[in-house]
Amino acid sequence: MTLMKTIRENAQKLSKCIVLPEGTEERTLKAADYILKEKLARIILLGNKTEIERKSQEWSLQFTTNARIIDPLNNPDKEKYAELLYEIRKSKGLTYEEALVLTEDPLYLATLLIKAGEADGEVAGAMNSTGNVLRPAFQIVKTMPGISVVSGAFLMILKDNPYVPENILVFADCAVHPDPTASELAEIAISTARTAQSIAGLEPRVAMLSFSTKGSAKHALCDKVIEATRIAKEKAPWLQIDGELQADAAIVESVGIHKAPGSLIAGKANVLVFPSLETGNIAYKLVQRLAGAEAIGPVLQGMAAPINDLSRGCSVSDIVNLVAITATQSAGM
Ligand SMILES: CC(C)(COP(=O)(O)OP(=O)(O)OC[C@H]1O[C@@H](n2cnc3c(N)ncnc32)[C@H](O)[C@@H]1OP(=O)(O)O)[C@@H](O)C(=O)NCCC(=O)NCCS
Ligand SMILES: CC(=O)OP(=O)(O)O
Repeated sequence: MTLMKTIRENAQKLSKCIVLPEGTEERTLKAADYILKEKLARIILLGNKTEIERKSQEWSLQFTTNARIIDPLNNPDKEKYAELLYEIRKSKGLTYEEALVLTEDPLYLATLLIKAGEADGEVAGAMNSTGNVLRPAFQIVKTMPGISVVSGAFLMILKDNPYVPENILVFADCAVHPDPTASELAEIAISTARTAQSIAGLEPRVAMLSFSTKGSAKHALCDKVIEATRIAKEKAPWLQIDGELQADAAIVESVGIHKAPGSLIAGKANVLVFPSLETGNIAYKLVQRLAGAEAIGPVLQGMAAPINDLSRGCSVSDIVNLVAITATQSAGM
């Protein structure tokens, strides 16, 4: 059975409630219809009810009637959510009047529904930028205990590829934190190993990527990766991790043996941790488009509740997959 089929089956059993704030967006509405038809999750759609009903009719969607619909602009419970938001953010200077206005923003309302216990998770980003999806999540839901930095991993499904014997690699950070410190990079590596284990079912072997392998180049950027590897080993002694490694040394056995003799990870890595968001985001998009990988994610790691962001280039099936992953994540929290 494929990984996504297993995840979808698990989601069916869990019957979690996922909020989709972009409720009137075409791919989102079509994904919601499929999710409800297959009973992968219960769904809350945010948006104008009449518009959702009209579009559902136009696209012959029969199951969106099973969704709970909340119109952020015409919400009888607006004050309740404004009060909640005000309590969470008043120490940051937010006034009740400002909170009232923010509850009309579907991305804020979605995270407030999670905080109020009415939804288990959220998937958004088909038409909003990552920054706009993440900001309310950071402000309202915040990070898990013990985690200071949220990051985004992609499950890269690569079939019949000699360098990917398990058919899957996990890449991070591809979505969130532009320029991590060594200590933040170590945290990202540990979170990504956990994602690889819990969502992809891998025994993680983590490569900390750089443009240098074991001192072949000398630069402050390589030193950061070396230091991050040291911190990750110290914080998570159970972790199979090595760095700094170039990408070929990480995944090609013959190159790994040559460039990093004695390394238990070189040539065998299944988790690739990139030194910056620039490198991670560019790499995942190139592997997706040029190598034909199925890129599932970004799966956000380190958030106190599962909130996942889509690429604006996503398909209906990408949304369905991410909702199933979100439901699975919420079961582990
Ligand atoms: C995520 C992002 C929006 C945060 O930027 P920002 O709003 O300027 O962040 P701020 O520094 O103002 O912080 C806002 C809040 O988020 C928190 N925060 C910011 N980045 C965080 C992270 N990576 N992990 C956890 N919390 C974070 C801050 O602590 C702050 O919390 P507070 O208001 O309770 O004190 C920004 O880092 C970003 O745009 N990243 C790139 C996303 C992107 O475009 N990715 C590529 C496509 S997927
Ligand atoms: C994850 C990502 O890169 O998202 P987008 O393509 O929407 O910027």
